[in-house]
Amino acid sequence: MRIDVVSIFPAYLDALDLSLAGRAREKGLLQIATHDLRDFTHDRHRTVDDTPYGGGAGMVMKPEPWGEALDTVATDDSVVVVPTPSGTPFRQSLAHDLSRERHLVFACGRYEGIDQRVIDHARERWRVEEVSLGDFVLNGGEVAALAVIEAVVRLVPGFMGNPASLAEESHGEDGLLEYPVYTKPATWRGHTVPDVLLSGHHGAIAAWRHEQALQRTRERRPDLLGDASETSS
Ligand SMILES: NCc1ccc(-c2ccccc2)nc1
Repeated sequence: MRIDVVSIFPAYLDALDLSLAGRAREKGLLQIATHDLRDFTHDRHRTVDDTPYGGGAGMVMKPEPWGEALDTVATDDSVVVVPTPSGTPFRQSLAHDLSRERHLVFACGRYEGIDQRVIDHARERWRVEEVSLGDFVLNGGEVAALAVIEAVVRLVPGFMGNPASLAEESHGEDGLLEYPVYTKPATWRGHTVPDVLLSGHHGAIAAWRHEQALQRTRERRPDLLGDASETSS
């Protein structure tokens, strides 16, 4: 298996040299490489973020550097793993699934997240897994990536000294997932920003964001919506 991690803090992943992954690398079962997202910028300040369309606090990660980074690092059979608070809950079943893949690319976001079009565009080209490790928000995806990598690498066939030890293994604001975020440019690789976010109508923007958060939560975390939604309709 090969793992590539893209981050504005690649040194965060140095911990992998010390951990289980370090041993897998020695045994030749695993190649791991980290990449600095700023290496895929072209301005003097190596800018990776900008203000959110539609307003709101914080900054959003620009699409262009991510587009170039994934173009460079991912190949046809890659799985792109995006740690995010609005992802589907990361379960051991997914760890097992990913441990059988040839190539994982971790996209570690920071700030308020990555421009939604990066994810949308990636889904047109690769399998994408947006994963949450639980209902808490970190300052970025790196720590979560370390956790997911650890959960996956330890399941790689031939990695654990005693495979038998694997056999006995056991298991936002209005309480909704976050809405999709966007920043400049207004059109990127044919992907546009929802008009409402460009309208300046704050009421309509707030309503749209709430609806998006509701729709996303219904799709990914019905458990967050209380009993009504859990019964199959
Ligand atoms: N569920 C764990 C988790 C994963 C990722 C993030 C995160 C925070 C800020 C920016 C990008 C990702 N936070 C928590």
